[in-house]
Amino acid sequence: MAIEISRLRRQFDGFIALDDVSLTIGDGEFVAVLGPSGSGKTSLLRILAGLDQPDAGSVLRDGQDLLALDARRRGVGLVFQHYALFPHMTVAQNVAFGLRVRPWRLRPKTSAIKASVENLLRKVELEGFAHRYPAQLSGGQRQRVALARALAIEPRLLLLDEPFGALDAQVRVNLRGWLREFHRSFGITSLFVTHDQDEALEMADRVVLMNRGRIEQIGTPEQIYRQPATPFASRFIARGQSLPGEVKGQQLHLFGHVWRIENFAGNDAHEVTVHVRPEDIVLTSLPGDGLKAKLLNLRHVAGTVRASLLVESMDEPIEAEWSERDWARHHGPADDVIGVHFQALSVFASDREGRVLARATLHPPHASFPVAVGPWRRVEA
Ligand SMILES: Nc1ncnc2c1ncn2[C@@H]1O[C@H](COP(=O)(O)OP(=O)(O)OP(=O)(O)O)[C@@H](O)[C@H]1O
Repeated sequence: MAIEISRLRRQFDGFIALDDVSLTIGDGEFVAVLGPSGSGKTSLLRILAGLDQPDAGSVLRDGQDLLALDARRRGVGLVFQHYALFPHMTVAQNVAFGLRVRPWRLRPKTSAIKASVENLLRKVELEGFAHRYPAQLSGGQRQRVALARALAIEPRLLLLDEPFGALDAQVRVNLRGWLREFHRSFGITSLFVTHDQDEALEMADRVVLMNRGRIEQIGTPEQIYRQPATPFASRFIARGQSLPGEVKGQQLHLFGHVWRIENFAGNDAHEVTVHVRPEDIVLTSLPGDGLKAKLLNLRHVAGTVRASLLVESMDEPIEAEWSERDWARHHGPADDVIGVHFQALSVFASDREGRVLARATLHPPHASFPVAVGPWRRVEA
């Protein structure tokens, strides 16, 4: 158990930036801290780095109090969004910086520093760039230098704050795969802050989803995507769309349609929020199979088809997304009424303050619709 963060709280002028945040990071784990702007991601990172202190809570590393250590003694490597490279230093001098500023007794010999810099530049695939200045590098190359510089001190913990934030989309995507591989080969415990869902889900072993200073959910990308713990998690991770429903006894009612739902919060009557993701609205063939849905707006975007649909008996349109291939297989260009069914539905019962009291993710089989009481598989309460 490498790092144990317990009940961290940080307040700025009455504003709570971190509210009771607890989290354990395993040795060698790659954890993404994901959340919208202002959710507290950087506040958490700054505390771990020693750039700020919490008002309450503790951080232990292998049982040792990390907060009691001065920032320079924490063995933490930092990479920020804006390349904090020294513009007047070459790439090699930037990478060597952390070693050169060590106290005399701890400073490696010049030859050892040189060997270490060469080794690091090889690791970040920038051999041959040692004598360039930051201004002579691309954004992606600068971030790799920043990573090499952070690694030079052989950190026990690597903290990355939106390291690809300032880069264009294609470079970001390339660096994602690269950093993931890099982590796999070196295995340094890493915390990676991002507001980009794809980035977090693609790269991390586990994702910590934050909202308004609190942790909404911690889980593997698969868990967070498949079984969102809160309506916020469903919306933020997978564009879950909220529909009002009701659970009565063992039935989920949604716009006049009914499914079976067992053991949901004791099966008393509950108003619930039902979430459906665009990619879980699956095309079926009419007539007879699926719900009828009127196409309001169809867009073809880079290999996918996106549509606003008015599903029968619903009063608000919802968004759906299919591959071009699925669309072509099921429907012609002139169809304006199509058949769909829901492949997964997340059901939440919450109290007045929005706290989730019960949740379930339903995976209905591909079945005719409406189903009186369908044989839905209940995945989780
Ligand atoms: N030094 C400070 N003084 C006052 N308020 C602060 C300070 N630092 C952070 N905050 C506030 O705390 C909240 C959380 O900020 P934080 O930087 O942790 O968010 P974030 O999730 O990293 O956001 P972003 O993705 O925009 O960087 C914000 O509302 C911010 O305005």
